[in-house]
Amino acid sequence: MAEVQKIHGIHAVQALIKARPDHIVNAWMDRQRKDAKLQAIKQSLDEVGIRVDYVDKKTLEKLSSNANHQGVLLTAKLPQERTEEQLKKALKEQQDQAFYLVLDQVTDPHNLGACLRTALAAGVQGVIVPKDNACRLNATVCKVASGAAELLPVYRVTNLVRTLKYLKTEGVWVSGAAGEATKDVFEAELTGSVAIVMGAEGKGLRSLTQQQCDQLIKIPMSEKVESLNVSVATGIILYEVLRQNQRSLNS
Ligand SMILES: C[S@@+](CC[C@H](N)C(=O)[O-])C[C@H]1O[C@@H](n2cnc3c(N)ncnc32)[C@H](O)[C@@H]1O
Repeated sequence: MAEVQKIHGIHAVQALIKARPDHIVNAWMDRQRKDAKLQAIKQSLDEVGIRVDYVDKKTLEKLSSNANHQGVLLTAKLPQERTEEQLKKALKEQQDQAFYLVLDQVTDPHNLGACLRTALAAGVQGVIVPKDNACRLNATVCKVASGAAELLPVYRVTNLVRTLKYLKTEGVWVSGAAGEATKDVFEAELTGSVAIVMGAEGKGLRSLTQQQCDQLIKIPMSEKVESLNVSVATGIILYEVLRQNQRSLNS
């Protein structure tokens, strides 16, 4: 059977019904809970044709592996990753306002999930990952991303170097993050159409990836620390892009 994700809690369930109702497989609710928020969720599920199974609290706890379910639990098919062709189409529409995060072989699902969550918060339009040696969208990623994996397109590309070259031909300014870079992120040019490239947990940015970057940037650190976690470094750099561009997060 294809892997499914468990979604629980009022906010996450509402977001899923809104974003991907066709991916919902099962729905359970606590039969004792009659509050307005749960009734609204039941109505939304009725509208999209999903049957709700009412169960007692203990059963819901067991089904949700003792998560803080707030009276509702869904299972859903995982969000679909997008293709290189879809990326090209999206880029054409974004013109001079593209904002992408590229993860060069990030393998840890917790890191990928955390990067997606931060990227969505910072207004990134899509996350680009390579086909090989990189974590796929799985249930752990979706859980850590707290709804971001459902809303933020993840483009899986066959050849990252080719994609970076393509981004540049489309006028995107590509910046790679590397602790050993000489340019400080807070002094680097990060305005206009940008892609931020982050390296893998253990080996950092691959050299062929680095060669495609217009600039390499570092986050200043105390000498006592060797490197930051990739999701933390991602957050710092994406918010510097946001600060420099004064982008509206509602656009
Ligand atoms: C855990 S680090 C990788 C450490 C790896 N040993 C290396 O040499 O790059 C994962 C990624 O986070 C980003 N990163 C971590 N610390 C950074 C820093 N101080 N400045 C810029 N990027 C950083 C880089 O993209 C890096 O490839």
